[in-house]
Amino acid sequence: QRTECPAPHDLEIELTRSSVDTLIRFLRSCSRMAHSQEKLIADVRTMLSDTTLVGSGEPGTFGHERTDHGSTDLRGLAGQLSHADRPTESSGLRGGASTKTLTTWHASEEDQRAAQAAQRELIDRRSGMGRPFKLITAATDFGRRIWKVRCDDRLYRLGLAPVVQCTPSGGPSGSLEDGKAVEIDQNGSSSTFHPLRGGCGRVLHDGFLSQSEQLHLIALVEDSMRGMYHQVYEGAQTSFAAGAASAKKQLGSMGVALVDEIIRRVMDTIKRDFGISQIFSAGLLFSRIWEDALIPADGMDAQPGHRYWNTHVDKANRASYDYSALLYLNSHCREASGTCIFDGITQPHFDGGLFSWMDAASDLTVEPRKGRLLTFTGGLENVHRITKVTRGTRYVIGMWFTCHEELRYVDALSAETQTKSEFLTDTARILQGVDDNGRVSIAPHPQVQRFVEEDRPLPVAPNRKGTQRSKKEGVPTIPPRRKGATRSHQEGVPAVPPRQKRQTRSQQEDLPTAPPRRNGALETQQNLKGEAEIALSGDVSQNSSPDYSYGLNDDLSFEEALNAYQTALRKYDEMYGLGVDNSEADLAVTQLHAESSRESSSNSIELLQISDEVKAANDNILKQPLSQKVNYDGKFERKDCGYPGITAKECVKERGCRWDDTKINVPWCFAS
Ligand SMILES: O=C(O)CCC(=O)C(=O)O
Ligand SMILES: [Fe+2]
Repeated sequence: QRTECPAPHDLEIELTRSSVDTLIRFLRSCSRMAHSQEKLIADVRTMLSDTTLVGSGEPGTFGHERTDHGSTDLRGLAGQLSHADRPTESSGLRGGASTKTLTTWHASEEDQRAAQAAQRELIDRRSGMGRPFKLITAATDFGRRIWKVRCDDRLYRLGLAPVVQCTPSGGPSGSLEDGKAVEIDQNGSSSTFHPLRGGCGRVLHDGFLSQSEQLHLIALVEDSMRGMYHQVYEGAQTSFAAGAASAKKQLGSMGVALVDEIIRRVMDTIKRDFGISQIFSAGLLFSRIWEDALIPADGMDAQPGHRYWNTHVDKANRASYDYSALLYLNSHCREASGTCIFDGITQPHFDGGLFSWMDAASDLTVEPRKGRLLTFTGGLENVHRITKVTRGTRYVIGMWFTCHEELRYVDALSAETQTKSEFLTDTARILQGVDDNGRVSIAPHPQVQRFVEEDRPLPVAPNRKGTQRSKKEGVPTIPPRRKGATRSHQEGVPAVPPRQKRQTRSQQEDLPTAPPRRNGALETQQNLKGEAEIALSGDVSQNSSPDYSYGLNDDLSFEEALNAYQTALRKYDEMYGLGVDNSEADLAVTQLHAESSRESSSNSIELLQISDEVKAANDNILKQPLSQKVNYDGKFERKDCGYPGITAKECVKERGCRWDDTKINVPWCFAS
């Protein structure tokens, strides 16, 4: 029953008029289509990475530099880019650290090291094969289950001072043993209101989403990930930082409203369960994991060495993560049961992908189900992992919350507040022909497109020596990354691995090289299927040797990085004759979570009822097609001048309107 992926133009039209289940059908059938541009992207990448282009003496190509492309433009460009979800400038940097040298996720390198060391030591102790586990498949009659666990307060003591009535602490869990979770019996009435007040723990809620919300969220995840590259390294995960201000473009106004509503509800739930008065949103990540058989040809290792099943502690990797929430959009199903529908379109099952908290003596393993919410404190008491997805597609929304207003998630909108790695990666992506929505498959960079339209070969330099040398010397590779995509927040792994100290080569020679392509997915698949089988027969272990790739090295200064790219950009423009289209760079962007300020004034905790009325009201908002996207401030709104399917010629010649099909979710034929 799989639908065919329509042509890009038809898809855009479908998206504005289809019902949500049709929408999911289309989106899912198109989700692996980015490889259609593979050749083009590979060529551009090679061109950009070939160091022999620089100063190669080809007259007229790089012979002179234009001077009208100052740093302002580049910063404007950088401003369009999203950043990964990292602490903001106001995150309490110590010791006079500036954004220039900000390379850690914690307030100082010292804290970062301490956090990583604690995580590493814990993973060492808790990993290994054959750990017993208890599998939780159902909530109780109360629709939820609650476990207390003794806080490990080492991470909560780092950085900013603990916030009373929020930062998890010993609380009433004083009698608990280390690393041993105890389920709360909800028949005992005293525990039903703020069962975990002050302490650490975990809560499972079922029925958190209505059917309509669940469908819309799957559609939203798929829609936001269109044209994205896929993280592939022994498994394929696509992540989208939906909390970034720039992500609003992908989400659309409906999507933003839906996500806001979900975050608000999750926050209320955490406040109630943990008995806290105030928390702030610290990040939001959509995640889609495919079984290996679905891995498309354009997958690449964009977060070097990152495996989505690595054991980790959320707060060890992001100082701001005091509370974590995972909201599952579809359900696990054991293949062996013979009842699974892995290719279901709107309600697809998956196998593998079980979630586990790893306690001292055993794992507490949860089966993800659609509408199931897990919340837990972010510290070392909640070290966790998931198993590899062996069948189907798994969708989850991760949300993180902080007790510190200073650490709340604020989109970094300027180059100054991006880390170098992020800046480099994003800029490389832009240069490689990704439009300002980051959709490679739909609209390559107009300058690159020209070569395609005119059927001219891309100017790829013949000499590949540079690429080879780079590989040999271990110079990192930088794949394109789209706006909103993030590097892993699970680990302190920089998106770009530590760079070699620059030698006497020119800056341009340090430009990134194309990432190596992975093959051998098949082999991995069989391997991991075997492992998954083991998992289901009593062992959810996956990593016999835990992988530590936490790095702090990032030794190119920000200014150096900026200069290198500025130069590259100039060369690029020189070559293609056009500047990068910056026209929407200054879009006024408002914060996604403006409601949090409202939050701060309210100190009361109300018993949350996710009533059917609330869900129904929310469903009503969602009645409109998902993709009728509205510009944030109306400034760049295009007045539709055509009809679905109008051609460029009709539009311009017959209607006298303007045509621009390089942007999506806006009319291509429009009057300005
Ligand atoms: O996908 C999951 O169930 C867990 C993801 C997770 O632990 C994380 O993103 O921090
Ligand atoms: Fe996590």
